[in-house]
Amino acid sequence: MAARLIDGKALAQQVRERLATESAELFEKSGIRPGLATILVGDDPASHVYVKNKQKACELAGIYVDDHKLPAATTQSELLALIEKKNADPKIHGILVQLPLPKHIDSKVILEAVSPLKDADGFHPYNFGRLVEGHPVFEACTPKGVIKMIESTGVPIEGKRAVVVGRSNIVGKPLALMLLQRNATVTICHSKTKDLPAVCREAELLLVAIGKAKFVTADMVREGAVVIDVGTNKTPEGKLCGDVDFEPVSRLAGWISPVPGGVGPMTIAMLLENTVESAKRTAGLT
Ligand SMILES: Nc1nc2c(c(=O)[nH]1)N[C@@H](CN(C=O)c1ccc(C(=O)N[C@@H](CCC(=O)O)C(=O)O)cc1)CN2
Ligand SMILES: [Mg+2]
Repeated sequence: MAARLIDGKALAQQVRERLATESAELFEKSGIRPGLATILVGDDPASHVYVKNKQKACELAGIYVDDHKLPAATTQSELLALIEKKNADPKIHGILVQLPLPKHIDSKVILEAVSPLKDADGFHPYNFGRLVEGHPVFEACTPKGVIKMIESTGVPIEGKRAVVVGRSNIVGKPLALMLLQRNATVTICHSKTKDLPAVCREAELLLVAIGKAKFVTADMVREGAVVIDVGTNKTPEGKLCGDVDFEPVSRLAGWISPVPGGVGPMTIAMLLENTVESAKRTAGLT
C-alpha cells in the first residue's frame, strides 16, 4: 500500500493560525507584541527568499519584524555590535541570524553572541546544552518541526527504533536528542557508518538529513516506516529534491514527507513558535 503523506505545508499553516491567535491574546493580556529581529548578511539569493518568507509569516501571525539587511562586506565586529543592540532591545524576543554567513565571519562566534534568552533558532550552545540535559528552552527549528511532523501521524515515538541519517549540529544531533527525550531508541548514521543501508532498514522512524539527493533508496527502508526527508537538494535540471528517493520509497513506507512542502515550511513555523513562546516568557505567562 502507498505511504500516507505528511503534509508539512498544511501542518505549518495550522501552527501559524494558532500562533496568530496566541499573539493576539498575549497582546490583549500584557500589551506585548512578539518581536523578531531578522539579520541577513550578503547577497545569497536563497537566503533572501527564506528571510522574506519568514518575515511574511511573522506579519500574518501578528509578530513584529525588525529587518536588518547588511552588505556582504560587513565586518564581524559590526555584526556583533548589531546583535548586542538587539539583545538589549525590549521589543525583540527572538533574533534570527540567517545562515550561511559570508566566509570572513565566524558563525560560531556570532551564534554565541545572540542572547540565549532570544535565541529563536535554538543554535546557542546554552540551548543545545539544555536539550542535552533534557530541559530544553529554545529548540532548533528544523528538528522541532520534524518531531511535530512525526507526532501528527499518531505513531508513538516512545519505544520506537529511530535512525537519524546525518549528524549536523543544527539538525541531526538535536533531532537525535529530541527523539531520545521522547524515549525512542536512537541511532545516528554518518559517512563512516558501516553498512548504513542495514542500519536504516531497522528504522521504524527514519529521519534523513544528509544533504545528498535521493540518498535513501527503497532497499534501505523498512516496510511501514515513518520517513521524514530534511534534504533540500537541486537536481542537475535545477529541480528541488530531497534526500529520499520519493516515488519508490513511498510504495514501501507507512508515512512519508515530501520535498518541497514537508520540513521546510515547518522550519519557518517553528521559528515563529519559538518567538511567541519567548514573548510569553518575557510577559511571565509560561
Ligand atoms: N538561521 C537559520 N539559517 C538557516 C536555517 C535555519 O533554520 N535558520 N535553515 C536553512 C534555510 N531555511 C531557513 O532558514 C529554510 C529552507 C527551506 C525552507 C522551505 O520552506 N523550503 C520549501 C521549498 C522552497 C523552494 O522552493 O526553494 C519547502 O521545502 O517546501 C524554509 C526554510 C539554512 N539556513
Ligand atoms: Mg533549516
